[in-house]
Amino acid sequence: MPPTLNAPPLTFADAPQNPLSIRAKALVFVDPRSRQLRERADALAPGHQPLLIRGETGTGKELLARYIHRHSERGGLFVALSAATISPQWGEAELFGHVGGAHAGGAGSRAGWFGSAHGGTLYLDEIADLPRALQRKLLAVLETREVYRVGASQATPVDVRLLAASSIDLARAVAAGTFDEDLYAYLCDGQLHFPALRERVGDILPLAEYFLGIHALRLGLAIPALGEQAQAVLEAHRWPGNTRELENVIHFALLLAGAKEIAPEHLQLVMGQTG
Ligand SMILES: Nc1ncnc2c1ncn2[C@@H]1O[C@H](COP(=O)(O)OP(=O)(O)OP(=O)(O)O)[C@@H](O)[C@H]1O
Repeated sequence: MPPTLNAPPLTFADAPQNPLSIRAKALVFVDPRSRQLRERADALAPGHQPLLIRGETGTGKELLARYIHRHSERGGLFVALSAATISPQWGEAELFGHVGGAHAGGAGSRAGWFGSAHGGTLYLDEIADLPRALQRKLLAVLETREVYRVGASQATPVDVRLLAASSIDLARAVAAGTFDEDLYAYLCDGQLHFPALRERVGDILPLAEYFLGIHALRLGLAIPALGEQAQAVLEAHRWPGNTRELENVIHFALLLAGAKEIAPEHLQLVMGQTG
């Protein structure tokens, strides 16, 4: 018997109008651990406090951040960027903006990422990768709610909620001297931990069914059943790449199986593989 979702996925009401990928239209949260996470996200969403989302790569941190933004009633944009892409040389202008002629790097808009997220939410992925000097500046902006654009003599008020994400333990980064202690303390009050997929086994089959459904629809195929043996293989796998890996496995299985029931050989996973 294929598994059934015992709770409908949480859909994003405006999904058809917004530019989210097909993948980001719903949050499948069935396991008790992810339901708990959703309850905490629901409780924290309406506030303005910055939040720190911890979790391995591919667990769904950005999707959760989008969910929080949608439930925060903040009218501005959800702006997502990875701290790893911020250049040490031009990072300040990229993040906080610059006045005309002050910045020769050419990257980003004048308003900077903070300006783009004004009234909305800035999702900063892998915050531990932010250059050290910018960490302190980020803290100052969060505390004062104003930015000094590069080359500006006056501060500009900004209303941005920061949702930071990290796949590494920031306490260890602080201990190692690579992450600012005060910024860590500032972010610590609103922490959310996204458990790895192997720690919320109850989500695996509902997610697999969900991905089968959306990819079959996209490819114009009938949704194939997920065979019992395939279900067992999916539940036993360690999923080092978490939900992103599961989606890729299901997408590929669908291409291999076509309309046939999904069997273990379509998953191309080794039983008990530790990753
Ligand atoms: N609960 C879920 N329901 C539906 N889709 C999910 C869920 N969790 C994750 N996904 C999908 O899995 C993929 C990975 O999610 P996302 O990019 O949010 O992870 P992440 O933790 O931010 O990854 P990274 O750390 O690598 O940036 C996306 O395609 C996302 O839509």
